[in-house]
Amino acid sequence: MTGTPELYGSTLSEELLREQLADGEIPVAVYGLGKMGLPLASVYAETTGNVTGVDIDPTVVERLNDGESHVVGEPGLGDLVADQVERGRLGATTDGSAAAEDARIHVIIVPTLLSEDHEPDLTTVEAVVEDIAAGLSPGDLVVAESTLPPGSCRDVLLPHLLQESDLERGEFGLAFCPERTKSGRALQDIRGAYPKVVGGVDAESTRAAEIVYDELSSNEIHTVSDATTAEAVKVFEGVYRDVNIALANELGRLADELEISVREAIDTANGLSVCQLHEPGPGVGGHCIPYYPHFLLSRLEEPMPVMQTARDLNDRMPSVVVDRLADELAATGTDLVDASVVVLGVTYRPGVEETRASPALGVIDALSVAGADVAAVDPLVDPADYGARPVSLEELPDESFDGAIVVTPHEEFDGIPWERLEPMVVVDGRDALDLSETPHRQYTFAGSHDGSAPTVDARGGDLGGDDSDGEAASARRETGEPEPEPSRTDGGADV
Ligand SMILES: NC(=O)C1=CN([C@@H]2O[C@H](COP(=O)(O)OP(=O)(O)OC[C@H]3O[C@@H](n4cnc5c(N)ncnc54)[C@H](O)[C@@H]3O)[C@@H](O)[C@H]2O)C=CC1
Ligand SMILES: CC(=O)N[C@@H]1[C@@H](OP(=O)(O)OP(=O)(O)OC[C@H]2O[C@@H](n3ccc(=O)[nH]c3=O)[C@H](O)[C@@H]2O)O[C@H](C(=O)O)[C@@H](O)[C@@H]1O
Repeated sequence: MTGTPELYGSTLSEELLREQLADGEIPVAVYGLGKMGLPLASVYAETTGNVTGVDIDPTVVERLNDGESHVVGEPGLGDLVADQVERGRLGATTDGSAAAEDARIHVIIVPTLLSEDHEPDLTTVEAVVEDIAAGLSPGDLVVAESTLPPGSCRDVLLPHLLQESDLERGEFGLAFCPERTKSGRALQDIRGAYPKVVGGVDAESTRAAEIVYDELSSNEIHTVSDATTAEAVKVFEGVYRDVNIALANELGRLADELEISVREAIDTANGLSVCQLHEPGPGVGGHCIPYYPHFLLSRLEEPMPVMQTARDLNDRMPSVVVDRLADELAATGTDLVDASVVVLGVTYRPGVEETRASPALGVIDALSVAGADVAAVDPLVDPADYGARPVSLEELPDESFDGAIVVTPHEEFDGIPWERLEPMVVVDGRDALDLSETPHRQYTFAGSHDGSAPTVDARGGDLGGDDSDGEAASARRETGEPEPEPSRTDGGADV
């Protein structure tokens, strides 16, 4: 906005720019008021006192203007929003181009999606870029916080901004400053739990963004050579986690054959000097880690078999735990096709109301395909929306199940009175339970941190079945012999 102090290309001293920023003289627009956008807009507001949030969802905008946070599970966010709105430091609109007209700093924090065939879909980011271009003025700074495929600022956002505004290169700034936040701790993460990575499409963009984030964050600002490097940092972190978890999962699958707890081995190796293996589990979910490898895989010519294999392996983990359940049920004389099974936890992480790519969805699907009767419990979402019969925590003791699979150990599950539940086979994907003093047969994927091998037999050891099937299943796992249909749900693929 002309008439307010510019940031990009300003000849003012850094000290003066910081003062102007803190005094609210430099208006900010934050595009996208979702789970991360609202906390980010609020922290921008508490720092600068002059923020307009933009969202296409009128309810989100209305609630913000009423001083309410529509985002739950973020400690302190409700109070911060109420305070900033009441003091006139934060407001919202659905009119992106009007907000762009007024703003000097434009922050993009809308999602980058993947198409059905795993191609990154920048449509939402591009829609925001169009709004920004409509109001872009010389001296403005555009900041992208949405995770983007490396090269997006340089090859997509910048050309768009140039084409759709009447500005030339060098008249406005564009920097990538990735959001590194975990749901449930958004405010503390944004305020400076980690160094903030900043990389501009030119040196002046980097300088301007560094000043902004140095005001916003209490942590160090780590500038990198350019925007593409900053984009790569964020994607590489996610890819590292995906590949690392895939390796942990592959090692976890060795627990039966080696007759050890792989978790104990991993913990011990990690306690030495050079190893940082992640935690095995029933799969990798959420709207971040499972998506980021595709930001590289589908766009670059260089083959990336490690990343692809890791992705495939993690995607198949829900079937792996269902196969384990089939084997353990067989040990008690029950076929999965005749079994009733309850899935514990539908969201991808405990305490976080998000189900995108949750391993629970794959588990529910694999169980249904195998013919089992599937129920699920989740304190945050309705399992009926995900193809499972909903059961409440309170109802659990009144129900009778042949099996259970722990996918996401919500805190609320700590109160399950296992000793009151009918004896069943429990496959614990997360080492969240100790059922050794209960009548249940427990199989902990990859073994327990305390060193127990995967299968711990029920108290008394007898669930009323003949264990010969179970012994046969264990022998099959040891020899690699294929398992009989229909219990195998991963298509027989050896992942
Ligand atoms: N949620 C997380 O834990 C993290 C998210 N990120 C990144 O942050 C970005 C945003 O994530 P979330 O806030 O979780 O997404 P979200 O899905 O919770 O919210 C997105 C918001 O953008 C709004 N929106 C959509 N199109 C719009 C448009 N054209 N103009 C204005 N608003 C629009 C939606 O109505 C919604 O309120 C993503 O790129 C993600 O990769 C990064 C780190 C962590
Ligand atoms: C290191 C870290 O905590 N990264 C965050 C991560 O958030 P996200 O919510 O996706 O959580 P996550 O802890 O990586 O978990 C993703 C998935 O992977 C699974 N998981 C995770 C770690 C592990 O050792 N084993 C494992 O199986 C989880 O159960 C979950 O299904 O990804 C976010 C992102 O990249 O946008 C990032 O901002 C966050 O900082």
